[in-house]
Amino acid sequence: MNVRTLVSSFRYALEGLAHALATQRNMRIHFIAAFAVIVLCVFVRVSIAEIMSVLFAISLVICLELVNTAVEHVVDHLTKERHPAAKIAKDVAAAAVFIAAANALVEAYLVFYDKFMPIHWRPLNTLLIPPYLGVILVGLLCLIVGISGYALRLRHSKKENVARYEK
Ligand SMILES: Nc1ncnc2c1ncn2[C@@H]1O[C@H](COP(=O)(O)OP(=O)(O)OP(=O)(O)O)[C@@H](O)[C@H]1O
Repeated sequence: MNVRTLVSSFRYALEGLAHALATQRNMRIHFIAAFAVIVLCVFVRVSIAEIMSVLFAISLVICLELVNTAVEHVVDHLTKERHPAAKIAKDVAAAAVFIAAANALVEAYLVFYDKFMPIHWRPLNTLLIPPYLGVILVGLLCLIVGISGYALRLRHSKKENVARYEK
């Protein structure tokens, strides 16, 4: 690979990023949030490890939003009609972004909690584990239980549909 093709592929990648930023509202939200968090990291005392985890979370969200945009374009190119497979492809790609964004929120909370919360106002201090971990773990448990319940309902309704179809 010569330098020219290397520069071209870099340019195409930047074009892809610029396209996603220009056309996707969610990508603009991610960019504004990333900008704000990075500015915060400049003014608040954060460790290298904390900065690394923040940057990783930001990269993950932006990468998955790019993949989601690509999936949307491919699906729209393949079919203009409504199709269950098209719906699944788009919804699953959107779910990937959702998980990464939720992870970024949790990381931001973990990194900045101690920096902003006054020591005398920590309502969860009575828990046996550190309060910030308590909130995260309880939140994650609720999320896992909620999504599992929803998936079970979905499976059940799909089986019912198949059974009705086979009658
Ligand atoms: N061809 C299709 N067949 C069936 N369902 C579809 C189809 N296209 C979109 N959908 C459903 O509509 C939802 C919204 O799709 P749309 O293409 O508007 O993307 P979007 O989620 O609004 O993305 P963005 O806002 O980032 O452009 C999808 O998540 C999917 O559930």
